[in-house]
Amino acid sequence: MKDLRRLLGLFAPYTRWMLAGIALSLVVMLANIGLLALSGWFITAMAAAGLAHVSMDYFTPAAGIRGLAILRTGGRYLERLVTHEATLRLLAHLRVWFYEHLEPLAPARIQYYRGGDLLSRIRADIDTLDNFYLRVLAPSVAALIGVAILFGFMAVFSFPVALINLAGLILSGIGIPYLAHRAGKRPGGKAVEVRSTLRASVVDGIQGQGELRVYGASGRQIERVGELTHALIDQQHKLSRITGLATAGNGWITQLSIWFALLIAIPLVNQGMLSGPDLAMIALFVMASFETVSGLPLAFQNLGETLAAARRIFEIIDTCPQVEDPAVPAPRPSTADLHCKGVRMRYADDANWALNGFDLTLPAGHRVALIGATGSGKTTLINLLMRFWDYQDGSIMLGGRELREYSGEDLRRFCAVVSQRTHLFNTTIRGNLLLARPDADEVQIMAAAKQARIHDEIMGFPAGYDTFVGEAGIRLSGGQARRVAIARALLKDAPFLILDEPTEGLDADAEAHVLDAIESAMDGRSVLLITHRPHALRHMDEVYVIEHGRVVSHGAPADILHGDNALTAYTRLG
Ligand SMILES: Nc1ncnc2c1ncn2[C@@H]1O[C@H](COP(=O)(O)OP(=O)(O)OP(=O)(O)O)[C@@H](O)[C@H]1O
Repeated sequence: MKDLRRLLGLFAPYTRWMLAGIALSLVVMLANIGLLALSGWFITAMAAAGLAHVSMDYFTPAAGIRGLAILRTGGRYLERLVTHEATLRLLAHLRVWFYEHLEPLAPARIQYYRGGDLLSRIRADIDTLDNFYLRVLAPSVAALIGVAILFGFMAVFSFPVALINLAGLILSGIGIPYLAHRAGKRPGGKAVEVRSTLRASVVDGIQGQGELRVYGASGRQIERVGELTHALIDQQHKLSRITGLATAGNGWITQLSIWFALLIAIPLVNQGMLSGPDLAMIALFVMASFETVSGLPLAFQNLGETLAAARRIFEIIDTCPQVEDPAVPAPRPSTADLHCKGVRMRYADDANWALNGFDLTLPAGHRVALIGATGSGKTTLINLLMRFWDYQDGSIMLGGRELREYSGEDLRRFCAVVSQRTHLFNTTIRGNLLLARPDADEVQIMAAAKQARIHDEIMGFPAGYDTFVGEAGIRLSGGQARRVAIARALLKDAPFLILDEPTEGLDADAEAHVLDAIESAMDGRSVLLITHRPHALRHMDEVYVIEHGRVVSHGAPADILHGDNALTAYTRLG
């Protein structure tokens, strides 16, 4: 019930659209029923008048029939238009709403969700939520109002028939859907679950195609996808069987209602309380009245799936961001000088300290390198500087203030980061560069690319800056992709440049190009470089050696590489 209320709250901005859609579907429904009932009455009345050789006014009912037919057709058109408009607006609103809530959670809170699972929530679950209006809410409200109107109308002719009709409608609109809902709850919930796992597996399989082939695991992956597909089909079979039984049950109830209505109404004709044409009209009216509740079985069945999808979406939305911004953030830092003192940080209460009494000083305009074995805590420092995670102890001062005093957004604007995993989007080189500064002009773009030593190679591509880089930059070499990322960081023109193993995974030649780009990029900026490569250290002012989250030595690059600690430093550098 709570989820249902929250869902309704989410849809509140579109109340007018939704009400207009419901009103129109009600009009169409009533026009349809009226058309059938009036036609039945008219044909019978005409036949009776003909047999009795009496004249009758056939203009009025004929005009009524035409009017209802036009209302039905025009209303149906408008109803489709309005309900689809409402649905599409809702869908767009829901996607943006979900993304806005998701963004502050990245990366700390969403690292435990699988990529495909998130994708599934964004796409499929939100699509399922939009069913809520079209398949659950609209038919239920229209049915409720429609049934009340029909009952009132029928009661004018015969109260017992109205009661019989009402009983049939309740059975068909609530009894059967309730049973179908109960029966569909488990398979409905399971179908959502399996569909999401299936999507996650397919996305995983596609992204890891290379590895699967190298390790000969494609067969196992295909088998897994096959098993999940069969599991999904099983649940869908169960749901279809329930739908089939519900439809059959409704057919039975409709026929029984007509039969009972006739049993009551025929004696009334004999007693002269009803006319022959009224009898025909009542029979057809009862039959047509079931249209009001025909959408309810599907509505109840969808309710299970919709609520399961809503719960999954709300589960993410209700997660608090790892790092909250201060109520009144300090203005953006003015100088890029960094002082870390006794910083302690761990990713979970029961995890080991990733940083454990970490100290570092980086005066503005200086270049500091951080080296250390894998897992020693280097990237963790960047996670803290970006305010993706918070530190539990110690102090990190940037531009003379504690990091916590700034808003995350301001800090991220102040720093440009190039990491070994920098993501290139599946668009052109220009599009990727503009991400850092959307208003950059051609001259600025080219200047950044030149400084990152990638301009000439870009101009060598047939489409130049309009070359599509492919998924995650797959059409560029590792070294080119890294230099495009450096150009992007340069375009951002941030005073603090953070480089996280920017040459990792590159061969000597590509590394030389990237180091050349980095050297040029460092000009006039504070730089924090994390690296395993001795070559990268030559332009640094100071090198810090980190071990188990704590600095064990620091000094000029030459001292670290050739002094007393040389052996340990080389070991750390691999
Ligand atoms: N997102 C995370 N969630 C939980 N634990 C993490 C996370 N990131 C890092 N850790 C843990 O924190 C410790 C430090 O990791 P970190 O990535 O900072 O090391 P690193 O020195 O950058 O390693 P590498 O050189 O391999 O990149 C490790 O024990 C690691 O398992």
